[in-house]
Amino acid sequence: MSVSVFGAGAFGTALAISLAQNGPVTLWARDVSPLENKRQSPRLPGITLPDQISITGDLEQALENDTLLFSIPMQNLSGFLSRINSDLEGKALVACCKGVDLRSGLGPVGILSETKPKAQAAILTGPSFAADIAKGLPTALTLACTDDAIGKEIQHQLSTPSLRLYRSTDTVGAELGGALKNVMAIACGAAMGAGLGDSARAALMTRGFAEMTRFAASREARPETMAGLSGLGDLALTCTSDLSRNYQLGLALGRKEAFDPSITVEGAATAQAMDRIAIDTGLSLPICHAVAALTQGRVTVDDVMTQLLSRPLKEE
Ligand SMILES: NC(=O)c1ccc[n+]([C@@H]2O[C@H](COP(=O)([O-])OP(=O)(O)OC[C@H]3O[C@@H](n4cnc5c(N)ncnc54)[C@H](O)[C@@H]3O)[C@@H](O)[C@H]2O)c1
Ligand SMILES: O=P(O)(O)OC[C@H](O)CO
Repeated sequence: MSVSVFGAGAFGTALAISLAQNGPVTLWARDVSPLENKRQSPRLPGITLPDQISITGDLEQALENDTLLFSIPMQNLSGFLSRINSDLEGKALVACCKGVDLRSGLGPVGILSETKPKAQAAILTGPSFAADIAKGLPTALTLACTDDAIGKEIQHQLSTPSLRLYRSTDTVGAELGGALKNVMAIACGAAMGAGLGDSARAALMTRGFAEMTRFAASREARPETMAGLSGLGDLALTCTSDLSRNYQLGLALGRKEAFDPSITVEGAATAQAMDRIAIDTGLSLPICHAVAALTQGRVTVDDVMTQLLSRPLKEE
């Protein structure tokens, strides 16, 4: 089976580099010139693309392969797919992005399934920094696909000597874990940036996990998915590492510093999407609500902490 990766940012390029250990890979980019000139992605400086990777800006050519990985930021995924005229029947479409679409309230698998219903949608998600994958450092991810036989094929196709994929059929849980952990990472970064301490971060991670699990249950996701790589695993990485862009945005907010808006930070839009869902459904998602308000500049970190700490006392 042949593979294409769409989106030559940090993650798409890193996946292509890892997959090139297994055979030829097509990497589609919106702008091919920096990749062709230097054989490097501007988002992964210093890492040279192996010869097994063919770079193209030709969408039709890249769509010829059997397994198509989409590493386009969440809020642009739907628009990108609408440029593809074919129904992609018989192909495996693997979402490699994390978030909830603001317009539809859908996650990446939901967007793929709705836009291309004749193809098989799946998701690759879990704790992983692009630079680690590109350097061949050991990484474990979740590959979720509702059709387990196809999931098994994709799992084997996309596993490499340094990238170990665990399989699941719970696409809903897998996409929610990846989306919501980014919101919690912004909250943890904000707490740390404001000097609230490690105990506050541990509380936010734990209550954030409770919020993730509660929402996932309302969508009939499996609790063990939330406790796996795509949920707890990614929450642990993103809420504790300075390398996370979501955590970095939180740090900047907590320190009242500016943040470069060109950096991909999926958790900000996802917090807004989740806040809308909470209002529509009546579900209690206090940390998503707080992060939505904080990232839109409607409240300060001090306001958020006062709000969270003054809520009625309850059972754990
Ligand atoms: N960077 C990581 O460590 C990492 C790890 C795991 C998952 N992810 C996920 O991967 C996804 C992509 O993140 P990234 O780190 O690669 O971001 P990035 O900012 O490095 O790259 C995004 C890429 O998407 C392209 N792009 C943006 N809008 C597009 C559009 N409308 N059409 C076509 N191409 C478009 C950009 O040109 C760029 O190449 C995110 O959902 C992120 O959460 C990232
Ligand atoms: O840099 P972030 O915050 O987008 O996190 C990257 C990955 O999602 C970590 O698993």
